[in-house]
Amino acid sequence: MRKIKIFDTTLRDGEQSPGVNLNYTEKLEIARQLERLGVDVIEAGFPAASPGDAASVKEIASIVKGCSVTGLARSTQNDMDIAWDSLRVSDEPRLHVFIATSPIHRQYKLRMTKEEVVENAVQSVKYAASKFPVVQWSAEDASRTELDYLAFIVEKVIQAGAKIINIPDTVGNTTPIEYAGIFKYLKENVPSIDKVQLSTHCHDDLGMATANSLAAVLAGATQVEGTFNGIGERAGNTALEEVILALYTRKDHYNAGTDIVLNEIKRTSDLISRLTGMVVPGNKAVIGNNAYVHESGIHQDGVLKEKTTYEIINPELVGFNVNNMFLGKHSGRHAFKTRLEELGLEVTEEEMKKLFITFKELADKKKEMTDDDLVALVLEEKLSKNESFFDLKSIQIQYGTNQVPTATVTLSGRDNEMIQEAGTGAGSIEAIYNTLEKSIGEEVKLLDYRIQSVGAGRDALAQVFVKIKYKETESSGRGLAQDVLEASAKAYLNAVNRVIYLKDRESVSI
Ligand SMILES: CC(=O)SCCNC(=O)CCNC(=O)[C@H](O)C(C)(C)COP(=O)(O)OP(=O)(O)OC[C@H]1O[C@@H](n2cnc3c(N)ncnc32)[C@H](O)[C@@H]1OP(=O)(O)O
Ligand SMILES: CC(C)C(=O)C(=O)O
Ligand SMILES: [Mg+2]
Repeated sequence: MRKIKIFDTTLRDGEQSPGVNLNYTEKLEIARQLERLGVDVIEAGFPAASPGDAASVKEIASIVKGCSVTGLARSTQNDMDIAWDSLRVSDEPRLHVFIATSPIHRQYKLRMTKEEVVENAVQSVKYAASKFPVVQWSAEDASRTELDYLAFIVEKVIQAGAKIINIPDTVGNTTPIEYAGIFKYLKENVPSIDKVQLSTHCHDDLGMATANSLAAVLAGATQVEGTFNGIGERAGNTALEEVILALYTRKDHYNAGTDIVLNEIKRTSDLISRLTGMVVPGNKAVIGNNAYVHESGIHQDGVLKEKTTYEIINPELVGFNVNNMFLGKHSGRHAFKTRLEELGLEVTEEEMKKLFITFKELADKKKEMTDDDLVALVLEEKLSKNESFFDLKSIQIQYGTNQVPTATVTLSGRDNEMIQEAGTGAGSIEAIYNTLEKSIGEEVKLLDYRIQSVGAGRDALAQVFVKIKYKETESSGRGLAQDVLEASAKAYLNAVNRVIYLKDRESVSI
């Protein structure tokens, strides 16, 4: 069976999703989970895009050891130097350098001739190969490029030192037959093609990213690039969980497989959804909450008699319902700690003490604490701990039909001073946010607000995701609580605190 490498670009192309802005700690948390999942390559960011991106790529490259870490660069010496600075700490520094090859991109975006693009690509790969032991080269918009020209430039960059050749369908325009044809053409017309690995990178503009990626695998690609939950620029990238499960479920057809730890898939998807705020639809293949739910009588009857009548994937295989033991208010420290370890959640002794107190408080109100609750709780503690400037001490809301909703909040401020304010709004959330804005003393613009329950049941925890603009900076924040109003207040403060944290760090590094 051929081994197919999984190249995860959730932290680079995935982060290009409109509205997604992961901070440093969140990126590290995702990278650790991708390592646990067993991906072959993590594209950790685009170091030249910002000092923050460069720093997080560097941190990921130094921490992650179980797989390769790469970063993207344009074909410019400056981009590649910045990427080198971030990636050289890695065990095997690997650069991903790209330039567009299609007529549209050459003419309108790059304003370069065919020859100039070839020259630029060759020089950049040579320069990259003088520093990096592994260079991946991508022909952006390859699927709209003249085939003979694509074959010509691919041969040139292989001669210049590229070891992996990526053929992106940048705008999601291709079809499975056409895309497989491109790989077949390159195999037949590029003399040095056997010296390199071929990679696929698809976008989902016409809903065909998974189908196109799999077609490329059948035509000889040995690396598939994509993101978890299919997030990414515009309609997103290939959803890796779909490709991984297609290869696994239809080994007979593809005769190829991956080294992915399948039962980490659901947890990876949940983490990414939680941190990006991009909710996974119930009917999403492989990881949607309805993907293994049978609603109609005939289906239920079939499944009761024999699961495989309507289920081609065992949900436990990808990490659904693995644990049926719930923790509750009578659980002790040992059970709590053991469960966190089983869930792969690493916590320090100090974090453990705080978490156990919060766990008991919540378990008092909630009958059962599920794995989802525990993961949400730990992330909340880990991801917000450096960012607690404004801290919610208490909140009270008055709401009634035909009454103006009123909120009273008490916060501790940056210097631990107590701030108490009251305010009104058209609804309870607006009353809270108006009051918090008054307490903070500066304009905070709310750009987005989303609410989700963690797990099911009437007593499920509420998770709120907000996007705000504060001090001219866009930021997102999450809040977790038993009550939706408290979770809303926490999410808002978390987003504000993240801006303060960012500004403090900027002023220290200046
Ligand atoms: C298909 C993809 O996903 S590509 C990756 C997309 N990711 C990103 O863009 C990451 C975020 N981007 C950024 O932070 C910024 O765009 C930066 C830092 C990369 C560049 O910023 P700026 O220098 O201000 O340039 P800006 O983004 O306005 O324009 C891009 C420039 O790069 C050029 N360019 C685009 N691709 C390449 C390439 N592969 N190699 C060399 N130059 C390129 C464009 O032609 C344009 O050049 P011009 O200024 O001479 O017209
Ligand atoms: C930079 C390349 C690999 C890309 O993301 C694309 O072409 O979609
Ligand atoms: Mg892309």
